[in-house]
Amino acid sequence: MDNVLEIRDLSVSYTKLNKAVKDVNVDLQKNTVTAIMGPSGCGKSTLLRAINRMHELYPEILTEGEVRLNGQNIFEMNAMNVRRKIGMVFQRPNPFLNMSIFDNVLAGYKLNNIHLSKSEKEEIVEKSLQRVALWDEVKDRMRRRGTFLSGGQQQRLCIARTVALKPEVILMDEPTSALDPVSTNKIEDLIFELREQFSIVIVTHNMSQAARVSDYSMFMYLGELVEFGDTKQMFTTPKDPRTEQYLTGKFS
Ligand SMILES: Nc1ncnc2c1ncn2[C@@H]1O[C@H](COP(=O)(O)OP(=O)(O)OP(=O)(O)O)[C@@H](O)[C@H]1O
Repeated sequence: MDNVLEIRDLSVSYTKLNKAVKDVNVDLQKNTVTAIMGPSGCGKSTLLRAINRMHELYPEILTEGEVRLNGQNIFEMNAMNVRRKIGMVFQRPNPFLNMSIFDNVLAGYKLNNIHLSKSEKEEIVEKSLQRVALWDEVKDRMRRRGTFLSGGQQQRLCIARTVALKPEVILMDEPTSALDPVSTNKIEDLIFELREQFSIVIVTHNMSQAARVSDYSMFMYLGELVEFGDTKQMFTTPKDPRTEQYLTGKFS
């Protein structure tokens, strides 16, 4: 197996008394989509944020254990480097509204102080926008701000901004929950295609979305990883009674 992420005994605590994520152990393979499911407050977003060291911005949050990216412990790597290699797409599209579409795609390079020539910039912008199927819609308006874009287009622009940095892993925290059904379909198709090049971890509340886009699923409950496995298998024959209860709508 070619693992891109190996998570070992990972725990995250917001307070001394309680762990929001408890001793999670899981291996994620390259070029797969993994869905993280579970009821509200079970630790899905906390786990996702720990995978790109976002909690470090808040010293009171304690993270224990290891996350290995291609064998290397991310907590021993340069944090900026980790966030370049493990990109994040958020629930609400968050393009920089004061920047042009062109500059939005390149924002990660600017943030990382990476200098690019004019032709490199043009190539990265075009390729990234093509990768998210937005190029044709915006190619004549690259120097305009992204404010005229629809919510779905803005989310694809945010994915282009992540893809532009050529990450190994893309983390997505409910990337379609603020979008209409048509835009949601487009993002789901995109997730399916992006797995050829990247490994994707997506938090979703929507079980049918998990079934549509993911190869593997994780079911979390009260901070624990209750079950991990092939998505089809988990949906048809879940191993743990709690997974079955969740999938059959007994609690949400
Ligand atoms: N910044 C924070 N400070 C204190 N507690 C927090 C913080 N963020 C989350 N929590 C708590 O940690 C637990 C896990 O929250 P988390 O947001 O990771 O769950 P989730 O499964 O993503 O929930 P949802 O599906 O509602 O987004 C919850 O009990 C939540 O109240």
